Amino acid sequence: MAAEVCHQAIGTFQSNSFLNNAKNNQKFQKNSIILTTKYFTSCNGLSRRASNYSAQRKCRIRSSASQTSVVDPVLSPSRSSTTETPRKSNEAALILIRHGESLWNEKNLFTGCVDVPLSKKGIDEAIEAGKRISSIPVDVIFTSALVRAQMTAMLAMTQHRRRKVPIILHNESEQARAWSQIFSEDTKKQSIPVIASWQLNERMYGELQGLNKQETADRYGKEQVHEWRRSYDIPPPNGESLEMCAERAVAYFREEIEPQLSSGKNVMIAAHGNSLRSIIMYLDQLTSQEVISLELSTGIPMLYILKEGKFIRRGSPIGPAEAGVYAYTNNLALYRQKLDDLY
Ligand SMILES: O=C(O)[C@H](O)COP(=O)(O)O
Repeated sequence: MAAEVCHQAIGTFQSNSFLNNAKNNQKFQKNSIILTTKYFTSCNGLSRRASNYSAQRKCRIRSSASQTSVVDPVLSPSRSSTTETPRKSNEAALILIRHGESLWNEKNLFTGCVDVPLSKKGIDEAIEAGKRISSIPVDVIFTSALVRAQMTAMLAMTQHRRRKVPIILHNESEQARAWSQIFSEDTKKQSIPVIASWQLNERMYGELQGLNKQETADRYGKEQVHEWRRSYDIPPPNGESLEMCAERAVAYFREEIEPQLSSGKNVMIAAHGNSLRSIIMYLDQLTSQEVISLELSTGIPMLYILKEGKFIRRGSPIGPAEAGVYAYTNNLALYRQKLDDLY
């Protein structure tokens, strides 16, 4: 039921026309700040393992990829929404962003499912992340139900050169859906649906939530706390292990997000250290041993391309004009070229 609602809602936002007033928009300021990701350096050289997930995933992708046609409005500038012919796509971009620093990250407190907003530094990180992905297409955004992930997605999108408006869908009740309707087709076309789901929430940290990480290590020992924080299957007291978190986050990814990618939609996911670690474990086919050393920095976007049924890790775009990321696929290069011509 929830899945159906999501898909219907995305459908109503499907944009098939090009920005008419693009020339009126401001020129994008090029970002020259260089950041690094802990993950993309720490994972180099990891061995890969075929997993059940992977085999099942490939079957799903193969069966759905051939069925759906997608139109990228930016790549189809001359077509109007009524005359546009859907174009097949077997490629899509996936951006993952861990939220920017929260006020509890700043205080070094276990946060888990406590709904804490971004710190000032986190706000800056989200804006910087937005600059780095500002030339990568985004058709639909998935976030957790927690405000730090939602703030990150929204702030990042303020930097996007396409200038569509991200809009949170409210499907929690019939009334919420009815009261948040948009009555202009043009306005819908300039919008990006944002789907918030608890399944992408941070792992529930149990009785550690609100405790100081350093004080907890001093009290229970560094090894014990490291085990709670990084082991795959050992949960913190009355909380979720990474494995438990993966059960809901990866299931959600496979059921709700992967079909969007397989149909050619470009997706951004703004979520959390552990929900994203579990999704990356799935995408990169990491073992439960390998995932222990997987660390994600706050506010660093990571790009994957889904192509011919396979997820290809592209690293973290350094800036909107970075050649490597765009050179990788024609679609990304064309999209950026089109933005360059327009703005
Ligand atoms: O929930 C938290 O405290 C953090 O967002 C993630 O914490 P971790 O690095 O201890 O998993």
